[in-house]
Amino acid sequence: MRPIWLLIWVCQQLPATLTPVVLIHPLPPSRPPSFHSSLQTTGPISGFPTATDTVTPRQPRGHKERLITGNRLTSWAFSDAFVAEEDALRWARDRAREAGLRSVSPGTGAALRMLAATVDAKAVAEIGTGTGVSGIHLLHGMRPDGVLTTVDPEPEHQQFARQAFRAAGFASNRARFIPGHALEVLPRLADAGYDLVFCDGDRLESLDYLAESLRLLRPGGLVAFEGVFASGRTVDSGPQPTEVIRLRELLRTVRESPELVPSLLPVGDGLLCAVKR
Ligand SMILES: C[S@@+](CC[C@H](N)C(=O)[O-])C[C@H]1O[C@@H](n2cnc3c(N)ncnc32)[C@H](O)[C@@H]1O
Repeated sequence: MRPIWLLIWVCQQLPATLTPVVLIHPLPPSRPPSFHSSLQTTGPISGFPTATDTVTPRQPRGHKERLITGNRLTSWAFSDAFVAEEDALRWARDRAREAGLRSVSPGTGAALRMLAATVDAKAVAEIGTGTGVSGIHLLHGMRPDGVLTTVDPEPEHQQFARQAFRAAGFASNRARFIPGHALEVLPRLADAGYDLVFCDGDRLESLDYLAESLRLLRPGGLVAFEGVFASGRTVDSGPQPTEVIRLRELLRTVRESPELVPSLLPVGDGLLCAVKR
């Protein structure tokens, strides 16, 4: 039995009062739950901490909070296990782990697959090929004649992705690998030529990716950004690195753009999606 199913099964067998005690264990309790304080801020965008925010002093976690946290973790794990991943995906994940790369979570992959199918994607552009985990999910959701154009400056990553796509059963003409940095490659791609743009490259460049995506997408096309929670740092009121500041700017810009219909999906490390009107 896979560990996730074992975890879910074990939780189901436990009395409800014990479940949160078991599930609270994996949470790093090093910071106070600043999310609640950040929701009350009056910064330029509600829900985001500002430099002047004060953080509520650390409170001992109550039973109810533990229960909610426990349920959330179980639900998240359940969502990750909901769509089974094939051998080729596991192989690509293993290559990513060895190379020290993040790859999209199974839940995020399933969401990407579903989004590609929703827009009946024939042409998808991906920034950040990695070892091909997100690419396989996108290809599964696209039309059978759809082509994924994927950009990455690391030829070794793209080589793994090429092997993974082949192992997943996709013909070589289903993917176009372009080596290079996104901001050098994207300007060469056709205006309004894409149904979906998936951004998972350099987070410092997120706003530039958004501008390029708006140019690349047809009306009704969809842009998605992986990792916008930045492991919880996006809503943490403590000092944050530039990449987190950039992600907050991205979230604000997408939310306020009259050109976009956004949704922030709580899968994996946060998948920011928006449809271009
Ligand atoms: C997190 S990994 C992508 C994982 C991949 N989407 C997946 O789920 O398998 C980020 C990738 O972005 C690439 N990258 C870094 N800077 C980039 C840039 N400026 N343009 C395009 N890709 C970039 C890295 O080489 C790396 O392969």
